[in-house]
Amino acid sequence: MTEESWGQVRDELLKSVGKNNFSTWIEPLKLAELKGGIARVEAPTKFMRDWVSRNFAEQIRQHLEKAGEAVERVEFHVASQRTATAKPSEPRARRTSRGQSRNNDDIDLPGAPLDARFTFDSFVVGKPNELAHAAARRVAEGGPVTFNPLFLYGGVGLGKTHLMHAIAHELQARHPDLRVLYLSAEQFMYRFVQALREKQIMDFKEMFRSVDVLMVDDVQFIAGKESTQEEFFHTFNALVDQNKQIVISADRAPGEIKDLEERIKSRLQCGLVVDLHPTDYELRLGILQQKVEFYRGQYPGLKLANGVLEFLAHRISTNVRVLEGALTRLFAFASLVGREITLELAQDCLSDILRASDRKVTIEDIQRKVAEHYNIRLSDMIGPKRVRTIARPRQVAMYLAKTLTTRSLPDIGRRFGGRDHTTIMHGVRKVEELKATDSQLAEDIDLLRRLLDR
Ligand SMILES: Nc1ncnc2c1ncn2[C@@H]1O[C@H](COP(=O)(O)OP(=O)(O)OP(=O)(O)O)[C@@H](O)[C@H]1O
Repeated sequence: MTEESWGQVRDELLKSVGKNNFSTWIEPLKLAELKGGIARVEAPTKFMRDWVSRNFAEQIRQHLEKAGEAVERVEFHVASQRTATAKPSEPRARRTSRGQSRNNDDIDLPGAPLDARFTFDSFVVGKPNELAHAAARRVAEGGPVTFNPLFLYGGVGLGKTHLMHAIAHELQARHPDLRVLYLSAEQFMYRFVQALREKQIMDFKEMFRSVDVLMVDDVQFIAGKESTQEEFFHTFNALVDQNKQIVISADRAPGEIKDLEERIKSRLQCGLVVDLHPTDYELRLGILQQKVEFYRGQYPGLKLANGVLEFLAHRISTNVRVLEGALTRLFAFASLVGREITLELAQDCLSDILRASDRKVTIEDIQRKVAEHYNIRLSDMIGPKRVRTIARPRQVAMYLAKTLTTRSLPDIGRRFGGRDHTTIMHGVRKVEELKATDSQLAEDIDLLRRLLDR
């Protein structure tokens, strides 16, 4: 099948699935092969592959048939490494390890695929993420580098990856000549190990130093991996020296990443460090309202009763991924049974998610339970007393707050009478150490954990 006829199929799909669906789901697809009645279609991500395969497979097959191809089955695969890069318009000459002259645009960037849905347009801004969003927007303008690196951190599913992809999309749209490389820290390590194995370390170094913007997601992954850290450190320094923008994300602040070399921590802290706070009710509601727009397109005619979104925003206060999952399930279920989405339906169909969210422990619960257990006053938990009979239970509560909630150390510090995050870190470490030798303390913690985590 020629490019031209795949083009015809796409034109037909544009008509049948609508502009929004087309640009989100169909446009990024590539027809890789058509042989023996099987069409092999490539999608840029696993998520898109699954979605397209579930929702558009039959339509694609039919349009292929209409275009004159005998197609029995359409198979979807994840494309092998599309990079998040565009070619520079004026390539600069560089020297390779072998001494030949080579252009930057000859150097293949091993970036991870970008999710087409993760754009600034689809990112809902609220109090908890407004600073992170503003910083990301600034970097995405692609002007002179004002802070380097931009370090985004926050708990699971709060939008770090979404913001990073949005930066990359925007940079590509505004400055197609920039070489933007986005990848996870795990992929960085994998590439590094591969380069070592294949004795191509100079090529690896050259490739990473040839980018204009480097974005590394989930950097906590390289903690404790010595040689990868070392290489990352050098790459980082080389790019900063050339005034190239770096964007990093992690699940916690640089200073809190265990087993990360001090010099890397301090380098990471040099730019702008911003956190994505846990969502609040308004933000969750905003996100739900935005996603509902999308689902209305997917399931036309499905009715949504008043108050359902408010109920979900109120009851599901964990991460956004869980919130999205709940909505996806709700719409899919309602469309299967052909019923309006009401509060009852939501309670029925999401009972497991709602139950899990109910179990969320707050720092206040922890302080109360620990105070009760050790028979001390709740006010002493946050007060200044340093006698051991009070300081130890307080440290136990700090430890439980760190392990049972997703709160950051500074946040925990604030709730313990405005203590510094280093005090909390010290308390957490102390309890970790003592637990190993003091069986009574270990038992206490076990019991408290069970009481709290019900
Ligand atoms: N403010 C937001 N507006 C719209 N969607 C959001 C927002 N925050 C998060 N999401 C959505 O929630 C999901 C999880 O977000 P994302 O993958 O970016 O989280 P993360 O912080 O990188 O999590 P992890 O730590 O697990 O890597 C994505 O589908 C993302 O689009």
